[in-house]
Amino acid sequence: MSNINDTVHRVTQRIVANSRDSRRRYLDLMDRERDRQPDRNSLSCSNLAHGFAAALEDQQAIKTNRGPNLAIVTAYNDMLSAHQPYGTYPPQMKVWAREVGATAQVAGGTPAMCDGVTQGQDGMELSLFSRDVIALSTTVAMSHAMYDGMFLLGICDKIVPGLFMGAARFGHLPAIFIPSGPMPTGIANKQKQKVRQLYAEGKATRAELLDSESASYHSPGTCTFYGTANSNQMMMEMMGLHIPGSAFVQPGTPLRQALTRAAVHRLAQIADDPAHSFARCIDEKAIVNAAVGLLATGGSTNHAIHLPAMARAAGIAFDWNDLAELSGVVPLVTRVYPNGSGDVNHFQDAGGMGYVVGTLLSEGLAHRDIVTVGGDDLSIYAQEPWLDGDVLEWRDVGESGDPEMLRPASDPFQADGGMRLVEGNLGRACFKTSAVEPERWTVEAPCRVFETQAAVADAFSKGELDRDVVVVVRFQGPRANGMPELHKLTPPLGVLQDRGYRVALVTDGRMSGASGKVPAAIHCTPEALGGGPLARLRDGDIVRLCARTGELSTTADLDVREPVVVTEDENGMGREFFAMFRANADSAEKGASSMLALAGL
Ligand SMILES: O=C(O)[C@H](O)[C@@H](O)[C@H](O)[C@H](O)COP(=O)(O)O
Ligand code: SF4
Repeated sequence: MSNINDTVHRVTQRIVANSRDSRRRYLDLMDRERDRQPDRNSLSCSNLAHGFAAALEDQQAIKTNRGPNLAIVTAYNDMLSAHQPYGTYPPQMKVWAREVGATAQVAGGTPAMCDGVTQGQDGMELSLFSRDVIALSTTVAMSHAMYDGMFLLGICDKIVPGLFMGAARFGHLPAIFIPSGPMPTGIANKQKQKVRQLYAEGKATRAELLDSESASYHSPGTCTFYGTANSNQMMMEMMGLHIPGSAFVQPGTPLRQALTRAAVHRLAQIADDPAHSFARCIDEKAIVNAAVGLLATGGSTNHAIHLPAMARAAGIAFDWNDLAELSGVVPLVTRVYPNGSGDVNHFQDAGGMGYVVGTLLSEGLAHRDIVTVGGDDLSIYAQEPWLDGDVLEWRDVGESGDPEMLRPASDPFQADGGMRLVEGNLGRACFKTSAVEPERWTVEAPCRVFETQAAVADAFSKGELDRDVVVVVRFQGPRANGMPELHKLTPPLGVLQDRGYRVALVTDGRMSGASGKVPAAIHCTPEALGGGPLARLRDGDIVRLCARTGELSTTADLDVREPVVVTEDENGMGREFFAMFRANADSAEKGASSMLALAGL
């Protein structure tokens, strides 16, 4: 008998009910794809010959359909430290596929944006929509009817959601996500933050700041703060889409190599197995498990946008009411920077995802009975991988190795999850409480209204914000300018907060998963462009946000005001090409996707 928590069960049942028609349509399509989908034997000789012309030593195996042919969809590039290790993966994966009578081919590549490089730059306005470009690129790669399964090589912010959304449309096949792991720990994240604030105050030079930053981000591997990229890895474990325990094993280690090899062998084993198709794995319970993991670990606010989009791609309706209700019963069991001082390497050493899965299952807060790539029970993810000589094994994780960072769900850091829904006459927004001191969960102050991050920085440098203030940055929504992250606001607002002022941010834009410290109501829906309530705010209006009561409101009478109209020059850095994404994007709560909207999903 399942010990599933009543609220988790009720929310899951509501999602199933809300998704009944769309999920049925999705699964019927996947069944038709399996029946209709031409496999290699039904391709014409010309089609097939083109498909293995360059397969070199695998030509005969593919030509004679000797075994499963596995697609590698890779988001490799040298720019993302997290994705740089993927450069050497495909040749190795082909060798490991041959070991088990299979073949592997790079089916295609997807782009991968580094939000760290584009943070605060024009390029950030392409970031959110790059997720859909990645989904489209995955679709292009898989549109060649040559494959019996998918390897998805991607880690960072928009890449895992994009790969997931694209692969979902080929859900009749099995799929395994393959991570590459976090870089070794550099300087402490809090030290990095301190130098940034000093620089914001003009008390550190650019050279000192660059030294500090490059001591934090210093080698191949995922950045070690718990932002969107590492939240992606957590979700893949909670959904059972990795080989168990793959998330946070460092690149270039024997264990990492063994886990990747195991992934290749496993996909060959489940290829063409309808019981382990990607569509079967990504059901309502798996989506709920991902949301539970997000709340329990204080994960990135970006997933309040990506998870609804990922769910829609699989025919599942998931919204902020679901997230908010789960947040009421899912405790915060980890404190990883920005929600604490340690990073993901410390988290892994303390017990990592094996510990998190185990404690959530023991309290009935996650669904055990889901189809995973590792097997049909999530409990196998409540272990950690290790090497016994050359042999890959899994073992129980035991107690938390650091109760300051990782605690049981029966004795958590916070009784409820790190994400709150706040709403009122300014719209609906997300408020991440796990990275904000509880005494700052309520802020009421006169607002100062801006249309760009740069204008905020300018006002800060002139001392115009040295008071209790709610900083409003509007016209940052998906249809306005692609809904960029406004993470560069964190240092100046952090300085104001450290000076003793009551400070908060309200925006229809996003923040980084690495943002923390300053109370923020983000993803405001409806957005300002087109007349959302933020467009009617004026400097000096009293704005109140409260994570406890779930309030986001102003005392100003907005109904008597005309909305401000702001048009931005969306040219340069290729933004003009993304006009079609902005024009049709639906709301942040639905995933901010024109691709899904126009596909009728
Ligand atoms: O959502 C995220 O996790 C962020 O987008 C992250 O991927 C981005 O790179 C941050 O900008 C890094 O933080 P810093 O900008 O503070 O280095
Ligand atoms: S975690 Fe962010 S900054 Fe680091 S490589 Fe990925 S996208 Fe870039």
